[in-house]
Amino acid sequence: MTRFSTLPPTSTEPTRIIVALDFAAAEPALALVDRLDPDRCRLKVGKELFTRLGPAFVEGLQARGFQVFLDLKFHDIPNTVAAACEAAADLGVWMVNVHASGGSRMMETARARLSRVANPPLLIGVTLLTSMDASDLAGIGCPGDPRERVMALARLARDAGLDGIVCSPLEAAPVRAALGRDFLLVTPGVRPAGAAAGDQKRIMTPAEALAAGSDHLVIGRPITQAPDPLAALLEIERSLTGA
Ligand SMILES: O=c1ccn([C@@H]2O[C@H](COP(=O)(O)O)[C@@H](O)[C@H]2O)c(=O)[nH]1
Repeated sequence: MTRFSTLPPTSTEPTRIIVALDFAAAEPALALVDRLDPDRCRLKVGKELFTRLGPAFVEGLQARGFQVFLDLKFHDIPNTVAAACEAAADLGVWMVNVHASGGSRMMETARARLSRVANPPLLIGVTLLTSMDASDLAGIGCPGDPRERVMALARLARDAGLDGIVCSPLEAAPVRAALGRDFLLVTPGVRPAGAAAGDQKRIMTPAEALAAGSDHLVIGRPITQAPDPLAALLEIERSLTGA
């Protein structure tokens, strides 16, 4: 069986890819994970897998050497979100997120709680879901340009002390220009040329996302639903390095 690590590295840099493990059960998720190299990619556990399998599954991934982005997008009153972030820290995850639209006080409270923890996870704020466009924004009573909304929420997250944001690659360049190199940009909404967009509305290819300034590319279905997920991942990696 080909494993990610058995192939020659195509870059001296670790890959920026975070594989979104959106599966309904442990078996198919682990069938993919067991072919991946923790030195070459990170993993994202979201609402589906976490709700089904809980912290033990995350611990199992970490025991295999993977850094885990716990993508539960906390959005609640400040005290509840801060406690949930502390629970994520206790689990030892690499990154955790909250909805920036939960507001400054919510984000500041989470930041403060994590600052009391040894080796806290990176804390990032979700700006505007990549599945939403201007008409979706208007539908929730917030007419306007998605890019402006992302920019406003990015500033709010930065001012609350967060380490970065989740946005679409379409906003990466302007956010990078406005907020600087040290603010992490984590971008889902990534589709190789010709891949189905599915429910994603604000998308770019992996190479475009990287060129626009994304630090980490979150990619799910183009890998997990591919006939050969490992081949799909390697092809995306090649498209990033030009190898
Ligand atoms: O704005 C957001 C925030 C999170 N996501 C998550 O990323 C992956 C993307 O999966 P694909 O299959 O590549 O579309 C998924 O787990 C989402 O929950 C996002 O897409 N957009």
